Amino acid sequence: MEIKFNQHTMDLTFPHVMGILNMTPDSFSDGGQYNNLDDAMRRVDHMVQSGATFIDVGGESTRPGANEVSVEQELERVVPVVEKIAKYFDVWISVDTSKPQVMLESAKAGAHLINDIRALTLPGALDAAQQTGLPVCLMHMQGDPKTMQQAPHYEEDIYQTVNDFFTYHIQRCVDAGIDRQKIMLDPGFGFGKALSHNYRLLAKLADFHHFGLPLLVGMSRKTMIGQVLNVPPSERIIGSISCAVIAAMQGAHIIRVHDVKETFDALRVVQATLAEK
Ligand SMILES: Cn1cnc2c(O)nc(N)nc21
Repeated sequence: MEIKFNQHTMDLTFPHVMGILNMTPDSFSDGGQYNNLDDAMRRVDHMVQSGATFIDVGGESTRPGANEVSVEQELERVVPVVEKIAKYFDVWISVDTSKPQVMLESAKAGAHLINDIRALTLPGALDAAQQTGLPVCLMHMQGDPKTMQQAPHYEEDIYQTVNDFFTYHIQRCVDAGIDRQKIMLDPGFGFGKALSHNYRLLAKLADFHHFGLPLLVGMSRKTMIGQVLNVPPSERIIGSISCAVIAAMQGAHIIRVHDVKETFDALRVVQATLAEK
Protein backbone atom coordinates (compact mmCIF):
# COMPACT_ATOMS: atom_id res chain seq x y z
CA MET A 1 0.00 0.00 0.00
CA GLU A 2 1.50 3.34 -0.96
CA ILE A 3 0.23 6.85 -1.73
CA LYS A 4 1.81 8.94 -4.49
CA PHE A 5 1.30 12.73 -4.41
CA ASN A 6 3.21 15.89 -5.44
CA GLN A 7 6.48 13.96 -6.23
CA HIS A 8 6.24 12.05 -2.89
CA THR A 9 5.60 8.35 -2.30
CA MET A 10 4.21 7.41 1.12
CA ASP A 11 5.15 3.76 1.77
CA LEU A 12 2.44 2.20 3.93
CA THR A 13 3.56 -1.43 3.57
CA PHE A 14 4.52 -1.40 7.29
CA PRO A 15 2.74 0.08 10.32
CA HIS A 16 3.74 3.68 11.12
CA VAL A 17 3.74 5.56 14.41
CA MET A 18 2.16 9.03 14.17
CA GLY A 19 3.37 11.22 17.04
CA ILE A 20 0.86 13.71 18.46
CA LEU A 21 1.93 17.35 18.68
CA ASN A 22 -0.86 19.29 20.36
CA MET A 23 -0.17 23.01 20.00
CA THR A 24 -3.18 23.75 22.24
CA PRO A 25 -3.27 25.06 25.82
CA ASP A 26 -5.87 22.51 26.90
CA SER A 27 -4.86 19.28 25.17
CA PHE A 28 -6.36 16.61 27.41
CA SER A 29 -3.23 14.58 27.89
CA ASP A 30 0.01 16.54 27.54
CA GLY A 31 -1.53 19.57 29.15
CA GLY A 32 -0.34 21.97 26.49
CA GLN A 33 3.31 21.74 27.58
CA TYR A 34 4.43 22.81 24.11
CA ASN A 35 3.20 26.38 23.92
CA ASN A 36 6.20 27.66 22.03
CA LEU A 37 8.14 26.73 18.96
CA ASP A 38 11.35 25.58 20.68
CA ASP A 39 9.51 23.23 23.02
CA ALA A 40 7.56 21.90 20.05
CA MET A 41 10.76 21.24 18.06
CA ARG A 42 12.34 19.45 21.03
CA ARG A 43 9.22 17.29 21.26
CA VAL A 44 9.30 16.55 17.51
CA ASP A 45 12.99 15.62 17.73
CA HIS A 46 12.27 13.26 20.61
CA MET A 47 9.37 11.62 18.74
CA VAL A 48 11.34 11.23 15.50
CA GLN A 49 14.34 9.81 17.41
CA SER A 50 11.88 7.41 19.08
CA GLY A 51 10.60 6.06 15.76
CA ALA A 52 7.72 8.34 14.69
CA THR A 53 7.49 8.61 10.89
CA PHE A 54 4.42 10.88 11.03
CA ILE A 55 3.86 13.96 13.21
CA ASP A 56 0.27 15.20 13.64
CA VAL A 57 0.19 18.94 14.31
CA GLY A 58 -3.04 20.24 15.85
CA GLY A 59 -4.04 23.75 16.86
CA GLU A 60 -7.60 23.05 18.04
CA SER A 61 -8.24 20.57 20.84
CA THR A 62 -10.57 17.80 19.70
CA ARG A 63 -11.09 16.25 23.10
CA PRO A 64 -14.68 15.84 24.34
CA GLY A 65 -16.11 19.19 25.47
CA ALA A 66 -13.48 21.23 23.65
CA ASN A 67 -14.35 24.71 22.42
CA GLU A 68 -13.69 25.80 18.84
CA VAL A 69 -10.75 28.03 17.96
CA SER A 70 -10.62 30.99 15.54
CA VAL A 71 -8.94 30.48 12.17
CA GLU A 72 -6.37 33.17 13.02
CA GLN A 73 -5.50 31.44 16.29
CA GLU A 74 -5.25 28.04 14.60
CA LEU A 75 -3.06 29.43 11.78
CA GLU A 76 -0.76 31.05 14.35
CA ARG A 77 -0.41 27.79 16.30
CA VAL A 78 0.02 25.42 13.37
CA VAL A 79 1.69 27.01 10.33
CA PRO A 80 5.00 28.09 11.91
CA VAL A 81 5.36 24.61 13.44
CA VAL A 82 4.66 22.84 10.14
CA GLU A 83 7.17 25.13 8.44
CA LYS A 84 9.91 24.41 10.98
CA ILE A 85 9.32 20.63 11.02
CA ALA A 86 9.48 20.59 7.20
CA LYS A 87 12.75 22.51 7.34
CA TYR A 88 14.57 20.48 10.00
CA PHE A 89 13.09 16.96 10.01
CA ASP A 90 12.66 14.13 7.51
CA VAL A 91 9.18 13.07 8.63
CA TRP A 92 5.66 13.00 7.19
CA ILE A 93 3.76 16.02 8.49
CA SER A 94 0.04 15.67 9.11
CA VAL A 95 -2.08 18.73 9.86
CA ASP A 96 -5.00 18.09 12.20
CA THR A 97 -7.54 20.70 11.09
CA SER A 98 -11.05 21.16 9.71
CA LYS A 99 -10.53 24.71 8.40
CA PRO A 100 -9.89 25.31 4.68
CA GLN A 101 -7.46 28.19 5.28
CA VAL A 102 -5.37 26.11 7.68
CA MET A 103 -5.26 23.28 5.12
CA LEU A 104 -4.07 25.61 2.36
CA GLU A 105 -1.47 27.45 4.47
CA SER A 106 -0.16 24.22 6.01
CA ALA A 107 0.18 22.61 2.59
CA LYS A 108 2.18 25.62 1.42
CA ALA A 109 4.31 25.34 4.58
CA GLY A 110 5.16 21.71 3.82
CA ALA A 111 2.42 19.47 5.27
CA HIS A 112 1.99 16.05 3.59
CA LEU A 113 -1.40 14.87 4.95
CA ILE A 114 -4.70 16.53 5.87
CA ASN A 115 -6.17 14.94 8.98
CA ASP A 116 -9.71 16.28 9.40
CA ILE A 117 -11.84 14.88 12.24
CA ARG A 118 -14.84 16.44 10.44
CA ALA A 119 -14.12 14.60 7.15
CA LEU A 120 -13.91 17.83 5.06
CA THR A 121 -17.48 18.88 5.91
CA LEU A 122 -16.89 22.52 6.91
CA PRO A 123 -17.71 25.01 4.13
CA GLY A 124 -14.82 25.16 1.67
CA ALA A 125 -12.88 22.29 3.24
CA LEU A 126 -13.49 19.77 0.44
CA ASP A 127 -12.32 22.18 -2.27
CA ALA A 128 -9.34 23.33 -0.19
CA ALA A 129 -8.23 19.74 0.36
CA GLN A 130 -8.58 19.00 -3.35
CA GLN A 131 -6.54 22.10 -4.23
CA THR A 132 -3.64 21.01 -2.01
CA GLY A 133 -3.31 17.69 -3.86
CA LEU A 134 -2.41 16.11 -0.50
CA PRO A 135 -3.66 12.77 0.86
CA VAL A 136 -6.60 13.16 3.25
CA CYS A 137 -7.74 11.16 6.26
CA LEU A 138 -11.54 10.86 6.56
CA MET A 139 -12.55 10.20 10.17
CA HIS A 140 -16.00 9.23 11.47
CA MET A 141 -17.49 11.40 14.20
CA GLN A 142 -21.08 11.62 15.49
CA GLY A 143 -21.91 15.21 16.46
CA ASP A 144 -19.01 17.52 17.36
CA PRO A 145 -16.35 17.56 20.11
CA LYS A 146 -18.40 19.94 22.26
CA THR A 147 -21.35 17.56 22.67
CA MET A 148 -20.43 14.22 21.08
CA GLN A 149 -19.98 12.29 24.32
CA GLN A 150 -23.17 13.42 26.06
CA ALA A 151 -25.26 10.45 24.92
CA PRO A 152 -23.79 8.60 21.93
CA HIS A 153 -26.51 6.44 20.33
CA TYR A 154 -26.77 4.45 17.09
CA GLU A 155 -29.95 2.90 15.64
CA GLU A 156 -27.95 0.22 13.85
CA ASP A 157 -24.66 -1.64 14.28
CA ILE A 158 -21.86 0.91 14.69
CA TYR A 159 -19.69 -0.99 12.19
CA GLN A 160 -22.39 -0.64 9.52
CA THR A 161 -22.86 3.04 10.34
CA VAL A 162 -19.15 3.80 10.01
CA ASN A 163 -18.84 1.63 6.89
CA ASP A 164 -21.69 3.55 5.21
CA PHE A 165 -20.09 6.83 6.34
CA PHE A 166 -16.86 5.84 4.60
CA THR A 167 -18.72 4.82 1.42
CA TYR A 168 -20.52 8.18 1.31
CA HIS A 169 -17.47 10.37 2.07
CA ILE A 170 -15.12 8.51 -0.28
CA GLN A 171 -17.59 9.14 -3.11
CA ARG A 172 -18.00 12.78 -2.03
CA CYS A 173 -14.23 13.26 -2.24
CA VAL A 174 -13.92 11.47 -5.59
CA ASP A 175 -16.77 13.61 -6.98
CA ALA A 176 -14.80 16.69 -5.83
CA GLY A 177 -11.74 15.57 -7.78
CA ILE A 178 -9.72 13.98 -4.99
CA ASP A 179 -7.94 10.84 -6.25
CA ARG A 180 -9.42 7.79 -4.44
CA GLN A 181 -5.85 6.57 -3.92
CA LYS A 182 -5.15 9.60 -1.73
CA ILE A 183 -7.85 8.77 0.82
CA MET A 184 -7.24 7.19 4.25
CA LEU A 185 -10.01 6.01 6.59
CA ASP A 186 -10.32 6.33 10.38
CA PRO A 187 -13.22 5.02 12.54
CA GLY A 188 -12.75 7.92 14.97
CA PHE A 189 -12.37 6.17 18.33
CA GLY A 190 -13.95 8.27 21.06
CA PHE A 191 -15.71 10.67 18.69
CA GLY A 192 -19.38 10.25 19.57
CA LYS A 193 -19.07 6.66 20.74
CA ALA A 194 -19.87 4.79 23.96
CA LEU A 195 -17.52 2.13 25.28
CA SER A 196 -19.12 -0.77 23.38
CA HIS A 197 -19.14 1.21 20.13
CA ASN A 198 -15.38 1.79 20.40
CA TYR A 199 -14.50 -1.82 21.11
CA ARG A 200 -16.81 -3.18 18.42
CA LEU A 201 -15.00 -0.95 15.90
CA LEU A 202 -11.64 -2.16 17.22
CA ALA A 203 -12.78 -5.79 17.12
CA LYS A 204 -13.97 -5.43 13.51
CA LEU A 205 -11.24 -3.06 12.28
CA ALA A 206 -9.90 -5.52 9.69
CA ASP A 207 -13.32 -5.62 7.99
CA PHE A 208 -12.69 -2.04 6.75
CA HIS A 209 -9.91 -3.34 4.48
CA HIS A 210 -12.55 -4.08 1.83
CA PHE A 211 -12.23 -0.40 0.76
CA GLY A 212 -8.59 -1.11 -0.22
CA LEU A 213 -7.52 2.11 1.52
CA PRO A 214 -5.05 2.81 4.37
CA LEU A 215 -6.47 2.77 7.90
CA LEU A 216 -5.43 5.34 10.51
CA VAL A 217 -6.42 4.83 14.16
CA GLY A 218 -6.07 6.86 17.34
CA MET A 219 -6.86 5.36 20.75
CA SER A 220 -3.89 6.66 22.74
CA ARG A 221 -4.77 7.42 26.37
CA LYS A 222 -8.46 7.79 25.43
CA THR A 223 -11.51 7.30 27.63
CA MET A 224 -12.19 3.90 26.01
CA ILE A 225 -9.07 2.76 27.87
CA GLY A 226 -9.79 4.79 31.01
CA GLN A 227 -13.24 3.21 31.33
CA VAL A 228 -11.78 -0.32 31.23
CA LEU A 229 -8.79 0.32 33.52
CA ASN A 230 -10.31 3.06 35.70
CA VAL A 231 -7.13 5.12 35.59
CA PRO A 232 -6.28 8.72 34.57
CA PRO A 233 -4.69 9.47 31.16
CA SER A 234 -1.16 9.37 32.61
CA GLU A 235 -1.65 5.69 33.59
CA ARG A 236 -3.11 4.44 30.29
CA ILE A 237 0.13 3.61 28.45
CA ILE A 238 -0.23 -0.18 28.66
CA GLY A 239 -3.85 0.07 27.53
CA SER A 240 -2.75 2.35 24.70
CA ILE A 241 -0.03 -0.05 23.55
CA SER A 242 -2.56 -2.90 23.74
CA CYS A 243 -4.95 -1.00 21.44
CA ALA A 244 -2.08 -0.19 19.06
CA VAL A 245 -1.09 -3.87 18.84
CA ILE A 246 -4.69 -5.04 18.37
CA ALA A 247 -5.09 -2.52 15.52
CA ALA A 248 -1.72 -3.17 13.88
CA MET A 249 -2.21 -6.94 14.02
CA GLN A 250 -5.37 -6.28 11.96
CA GLY A 251 -3.38 -4.35 9.40
CA ALA A 252 -3.86 -0.75 10.55
CA HIS A 253 -1.30 1.40 8.67
CA ILE A 254 -0.89 4.45 10.92
CA ILE A 255 -1.25 4.50 14.72
CA ARG A 256 -1.67 7.97 16.26
CA VAL A 257 -0.11 8.06 19.74
CA HIS A 258 1.43 10.12 22.56
CA ASP A 259 3.90 7.42 23.67
CA VAL A 260 6.04 6.99 20.55
CA LYS A 261 8.99 4.86 21.70
CA GLU A 262 6.81 2.30 23.46
CA THR A 263 4.43 2.05 20.50
CA PHE A 264 7.30 1.87 18.01
CA ASP A 265 8.81 -1.11 19.85
CA ALA A 266 5.41 -2.82 20.05
CA LEU A 267 4.87 -2.35 16.31
CA ARG A 268 8.25 -3.89 15.55
CA VAL A 269 7.08 -7.02 17.39
CA VAL A 270 3.84 -6.86 15.38
CA GLN A 271 5.83 -6.58 12.15
CA ALA A 272 7.98 -9.59 13.08
CA THR A 273 4.78 -11.55 13.64
CA LEU A 274 2.96 -10.39 10.49
CA ALA A 275 6.06 -11.22 8.43
CA GLU A 276 5.58 -14.87 9.36
CA LYS A 277 1.87 -15.00 8.56
C1 LIG B 1 -6.91 14.79 16.13
N1 LIG B 1 -7.32 13.45 16.56
C2 LIG B 1 -7.63 13.06 17.82
N2 LIG B 1 -7.96 11.75 17.84
C3 LIG B 1 -7.89 11.31 16.55
C4 LIG B 1 -8.14 10.06 15.92
O1 LIG B 1 -8.54 9.00 16.62
N3 LIG B 1 -7.96 9.98 14.58
C5 LIG B 1 -7.58 11.05 13.86
N4 LIG B 1 -7.43 10.87 12.50
N5 LIG B 1 -7.32 12.27 14.39
C6 LIG B 1 -7.48 12.38 15.72
